[in-house]
Amino acid sequence: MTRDLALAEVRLTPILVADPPLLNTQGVHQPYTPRLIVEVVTADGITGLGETYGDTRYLEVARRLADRLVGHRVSDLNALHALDVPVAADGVADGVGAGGLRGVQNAGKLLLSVVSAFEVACLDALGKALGLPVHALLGGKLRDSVEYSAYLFYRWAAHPEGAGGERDDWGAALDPAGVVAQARAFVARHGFTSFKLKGGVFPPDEEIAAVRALAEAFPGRPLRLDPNGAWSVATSARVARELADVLEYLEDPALGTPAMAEVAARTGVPLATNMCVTTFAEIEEAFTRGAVQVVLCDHHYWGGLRNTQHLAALCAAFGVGVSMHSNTHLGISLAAMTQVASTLPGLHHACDTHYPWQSEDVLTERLVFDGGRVAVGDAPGLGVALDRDELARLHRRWLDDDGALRERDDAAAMRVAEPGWAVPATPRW
Ligand SMILES: O=C([O-])C(=O)C[C@H](O)[C@@H](O)C(=O)[O-]
Ligand SMILES: [Mg+2]
Repeated sequence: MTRDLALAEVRLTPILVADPPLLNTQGVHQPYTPRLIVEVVTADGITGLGETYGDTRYLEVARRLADRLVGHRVSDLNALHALDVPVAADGVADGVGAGGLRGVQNAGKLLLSVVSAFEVACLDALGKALGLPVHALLGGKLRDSVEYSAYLFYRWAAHPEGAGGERDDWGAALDPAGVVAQARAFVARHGFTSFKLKGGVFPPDEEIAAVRALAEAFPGRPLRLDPNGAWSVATSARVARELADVLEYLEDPALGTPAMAEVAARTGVPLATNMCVTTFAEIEEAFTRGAVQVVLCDHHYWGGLRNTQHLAALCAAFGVGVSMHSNTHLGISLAAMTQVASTLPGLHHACDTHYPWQSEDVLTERLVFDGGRVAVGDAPGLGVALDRDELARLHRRWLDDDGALRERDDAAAMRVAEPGWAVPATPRW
């Protein structure tokens, strides 16, 4: 039977999802974070799902793209990158964004961050039309499950008085004992066997002590520390020296390729990044200077699952390793991350995911971690189904918001607790 794969409808649903008070170098996560759910519907009535950042600037570009997509065939993935969509550059200054900590912010990357959700949705629909999982459309899986690491955060037990939000049972983690207790909870709940600590929150010696405590509690397990560029070259080199025997890699200790290159020259600890190499244009300088040994791919801002494969191929050509970055995300993205991760030959590190921190999802069935791994589904498309009631409830929350939470702003969330807070200048230490 020949199917009509042309898109008849594109639906965009911005939502606010509950997010715990996770601390990073810029501030703290808001009680709710914006995400955008994309649905593409073919003329035959097949629906494909995608997910990306939900802040207004992404939503505006998504609306413009959605208008162009009606009539577009879900199999025309290359053409998604050729759509002529104007992207306003205002509010997208070069430099690290106020939320998200994922490197340079420019119009091209903004567009890719939106195109990625449409690409995933088209692949989901195409897979459903053909009766094939997304990984088959990407050339086929190389592994039956994908390993994730426990993404540890310093955090408060609850959002500050007056900020609202949902309570959870993780408790506070503000010192080495708290970090180890959180890691134990990750193991008990999801079976993770590798750990990443989000740093840049406390002075480096406190974070060194936390990583040491993890190494003692989980001997031999892969450990990572990521201060999001909060340290000077000298501090980065010192931390690398002090933790050299226990770190799998050190992630973005210092900000930008020149500083990372200097740190790399002073340590044998591999440096990873989701801040200085986040676009194809940044690869040449960083790789030729030896600034990074591992790049964290992320299909959202690299422009989709196929661009993620292109990135991995480039990394392989330069002998650079691949891992995976995440920002607060839901199950549609976790399914997409898992599908593409299963196809990457050079993926030798457990992927990051924020999913265990998300108590809410728009899927009828949550994805599960077994031994810290997510099974690579063989059901058609992404193999997930939308819970329309939950989508409507989270969209209602977005509609009811006065606009304050529709942009991720970790510094603004921090000011609820500390009114004088401003994003610290870097290097902070
Ligand atoms: O690896 C990273 O840099 C991240 O995951 C960035 C995120 O924005 C993280 O810092 C967070 O969720 O606060
Ligand atoms: Mg990082």
